[in-house]
Amino acid sequence: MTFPDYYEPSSIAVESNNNTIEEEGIFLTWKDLHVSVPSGKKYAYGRKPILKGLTGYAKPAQLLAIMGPSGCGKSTLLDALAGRLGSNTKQTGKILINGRKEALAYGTSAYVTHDDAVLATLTVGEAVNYSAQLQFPNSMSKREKEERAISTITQMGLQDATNTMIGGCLSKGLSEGQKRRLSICIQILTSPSLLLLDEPTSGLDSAASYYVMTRIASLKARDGIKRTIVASIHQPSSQLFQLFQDLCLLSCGETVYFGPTSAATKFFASRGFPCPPLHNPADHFLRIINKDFKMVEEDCFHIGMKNEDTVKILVKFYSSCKINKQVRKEVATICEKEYGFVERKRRQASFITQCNILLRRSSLHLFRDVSNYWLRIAIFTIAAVSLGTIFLDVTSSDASIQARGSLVSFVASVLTFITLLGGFPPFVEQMKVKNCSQTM
Ligand SMILES: Nc1ncnc2c1ncn2[C@@H]1O[C@H](COP(=O)(O)OP(=O)(O)OP(=O)(O)O)[C@@H](O)[C@H]1O
Repeated sequence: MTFPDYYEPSSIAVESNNNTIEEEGIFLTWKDLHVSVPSGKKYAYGRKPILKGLTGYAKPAQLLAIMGPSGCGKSTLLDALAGRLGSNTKQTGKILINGRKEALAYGTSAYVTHDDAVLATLTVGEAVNYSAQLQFPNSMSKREKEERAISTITQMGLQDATNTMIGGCLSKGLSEGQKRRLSICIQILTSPSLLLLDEPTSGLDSAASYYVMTRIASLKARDGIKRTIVASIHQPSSQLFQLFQDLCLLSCGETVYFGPTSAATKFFASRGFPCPPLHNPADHFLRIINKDFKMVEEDCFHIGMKNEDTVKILVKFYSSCKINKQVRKEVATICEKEYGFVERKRRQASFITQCNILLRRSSLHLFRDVSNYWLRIAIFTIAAVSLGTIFLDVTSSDASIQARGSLVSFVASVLTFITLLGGFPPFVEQMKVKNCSQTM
């Protein structure tokens, strides 16, 4: 089977150099990546495959889009690339950074997860500012950190919401789209060389999606740093779609297409699925490769066959076509390249500064969390009345040592219970913030 000769992988010189990671950028490759999760007897070996032998790459100064129907494995692929797969998952295959199994220095990479875990009681300005103080080293002045926070907020178009409370389920604050942009702000603060984003445009309208993605795309090569950006995206407009240099199309964990975005339309057309004139190519691809829904006759007529069949045909076509071989060759070339730069450890705020900032942030959060206070006041009142009553009995002259012992154990257990009840929910919330918005 031949494939039009339009795909020319960029040549990568195999030579050693002494550039830094910022100048050189990060080459991320994955080869024959399989991910599975435990399942019932329906699947072989009792495991359900989520990703089935994916191979691809992400290069510096380029934006790679991961697209596919809901549940096709986009988030799982990003989790695998970020090394954040759940403990119940099993991964095989290679994921390499600059051709090696290498751990990146602090602040070199960041992952914007699907969930926006931010403290509801802080304002946008406070959230970004605290994050800046936590992430930047002590050698940077407070003013510089604040300036970086403000410029990042402006970059994501949140300047008018700087003093708005983020809000949560009890108090309305930012919209979902604004929260999404805030999560991105926090992650791009340190200018990471590798940026992974899980659905950065979810909750945004078409115009906001375009502006946010253009700003993310503009980070590719800014301030002399070549950044590698990988983003999963649901439904890009045709203009937004043009922003991506490379496209990874997945369906049920299999690669339907991986290669330059500009060549995707030709790929589909060459297998008999041309994009209708004046149609958004992204919509066309997603419609063809979505096999979740039973198709009505009208849909089948439009495409010419059932979606299950089109996916099978396209996956088979991709696996045997020239473009797949070129992708494998490109991965091999990247892995063979000699990367001369030495990974320098980036500095972050000292342990004492981090403790200080976290203490201040937690105190502010607890102080503003009204529900937490009311709950505590109610519990302390009930506890005080109960303890007072028991104490009254115990102090009478004929109270036994056993009764006094019972009082001591009761007081100890009540205090433990109150401490856990009051301290545990804010602790869990802050752990979530740490896990979801942590620079890798
Ligand atoms: N840890 C896990 N345990 C069990 N099933 C999982 C796990 N992780 C992912 N899955 C399953 O794998 C499939 C792919 O999930 P994933 O979140 O990667 O899809 P997605 O393409 O990101 O979907 P969406 O676009 O709706 O966010 C889903 O069916 C999901 O239920």
